[in-house]
Amino acid sequence: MKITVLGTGYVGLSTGVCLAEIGHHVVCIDIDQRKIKNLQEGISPIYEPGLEELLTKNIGAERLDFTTSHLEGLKAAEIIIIAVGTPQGDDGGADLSYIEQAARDIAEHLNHNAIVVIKSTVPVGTNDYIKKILEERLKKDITIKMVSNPEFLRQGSAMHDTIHADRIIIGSDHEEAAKKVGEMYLPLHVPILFTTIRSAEMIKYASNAFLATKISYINEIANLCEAVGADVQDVAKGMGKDKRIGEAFLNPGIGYGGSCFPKDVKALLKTANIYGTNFSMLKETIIINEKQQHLLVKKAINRLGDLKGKKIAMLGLSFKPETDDMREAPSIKIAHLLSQMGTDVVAYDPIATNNAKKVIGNIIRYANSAFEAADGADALFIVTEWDEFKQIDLTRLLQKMKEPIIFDGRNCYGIEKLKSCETLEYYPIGKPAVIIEKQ
Ligand SMILES: NC(=O)C1=CN([C@@H]2O[C@H](COP(=O)(O)OP(=O)(O)OC[C@H]3O[C@@H](n4cnc5c(N)ncnc54)[C@H](O)[C@@H]3O)[C@@H](O)[C@H]2O)C=CC1
Ligand SMILES: O=C(O)[C@H]1O[C@H](OP(=O)(O)OP(=O)(O)OC[C@H]2O[C@@H](n3ccc(=O)[nH]c3=O)[C@H](O)[C@@H]2O)[C@H](O)[C@@H](O)[C@@H]1O
Repeated sequence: MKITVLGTGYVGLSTGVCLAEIGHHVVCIDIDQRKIKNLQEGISPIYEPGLEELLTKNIGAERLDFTTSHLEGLKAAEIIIIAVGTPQGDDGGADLSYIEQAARDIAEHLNHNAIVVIKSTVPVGTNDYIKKILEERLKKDITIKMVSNPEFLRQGSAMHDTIHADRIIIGSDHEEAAKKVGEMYLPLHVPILFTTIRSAEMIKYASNAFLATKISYINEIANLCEAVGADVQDVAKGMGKDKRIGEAFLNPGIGYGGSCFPKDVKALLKTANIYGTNFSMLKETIIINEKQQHLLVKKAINRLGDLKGKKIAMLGLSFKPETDDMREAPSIKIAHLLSQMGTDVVAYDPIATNNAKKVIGNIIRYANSAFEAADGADALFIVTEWDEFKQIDLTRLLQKMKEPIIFDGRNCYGIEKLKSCETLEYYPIGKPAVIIEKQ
């Protein structure tokens, strides 16, 4: 099939590359000239494991092309997939300005009938609204059919999640259009659920808000475990063995971040407000998450007192491992809290430092390795659970520090690794502290 994707961000690019990989002819359009120039040369603008390899392979096979021209990119499209951003607007709801513009771009340049698929995460009713924008502007005699096809990939495993998705949701009022989009995905052998457009739009928000709530729930359980002397990892394991609960997304930590959970929970709450249903549970999900992002700083103050003039090494900046994305990363809040207190913060991240510099700026310092960050530190915060930190030589790291104190926001270490250290104070989330004193 001939497919055009609008937007080459995490979702648009991953989708375009994977659809080319399963044999379709894909053109990706973006308004960002630098991104497109790099992509044409096989250079990915984002860090995503396995992406660049498939990118180069499919460009080479002449199944994947990139352009900034909507006219050129839409020329042959049977299916047009919109995957532009829907960031949080000033009122907490989704900002639809990019998707509105994408619709105007399609209407202006489309010269034949096509199926328009909205893959961006959009509030209920947006497909109808975008259809209206399109129909008001399309050239005479040109018709489009709308399909809602939300995306569920995670950053850091975007390729894997696209190719091995748990399910594909196709919402449409046109049986024929839904069938065609279903056929597009057929080579993936992923179960497909056909629904109405509004149900498809809701499935996306309901899923993200549920997962975010699951995280806030386990974080509250973790805080309670600390208070009563239980171990949240054992508790989560025990809970997760019940198939009705499931083991996934029960990792406690310093709160969820990223480009989606924070904004999608707020957007769903906004929808609930508009329609007059009081979804107060979501308000708690948000409050718990904000509180959790303060946790490491709170624990450090409890242990070290005033943090003014103290040096804290911060390991990890991205909102999760295997991505360079800094959007809503807990590290941002932590960096600001510490810098407001006059703490000297030196941070290290294997991949995200350049992006972090743009977001956090020079209120903190940046190191080229975990060991450099730890040098002379009064305490160490683990903010992102990169493998590099899990595998690190802890003894050597602690030797660099002024005090061997770790506040681990992601529970990276098992007792065996901790026991191998000569001297250590280790404060995990939702588990008893581990203190090893020098003999
Ligand atoms: N990032 C993620 O892991 C996931 C994101 N989503 C949703 O997918 C959508 C896209 O998210 P991301 O890929 O993260 O966004 P992004 O911000 O990384 O990329 C969006 C891209 O669209 C381009 N763009 C904007 N207007 C355009 C236009 N008129 N024509 C062509 N290109 C245009 C931008 O230049 C940018 O490159 C959002 O609605 C998001 O909520 C859904 C699932 C996962
Ligand atoms: O709509 C989206 O954008 C995507 O949002 C999330 O994907 P993503 O944000 O890439 O990453 P996750 O792995 O879900 O992690 C999100 C945040 O939750 C945190 N998290 C996750 C899992 C967990 O058990 N505990 C926990 O604190 C992570 O550290 C991270 O900060 C969803 O998992 C995807 O299904 C969805 O498509």
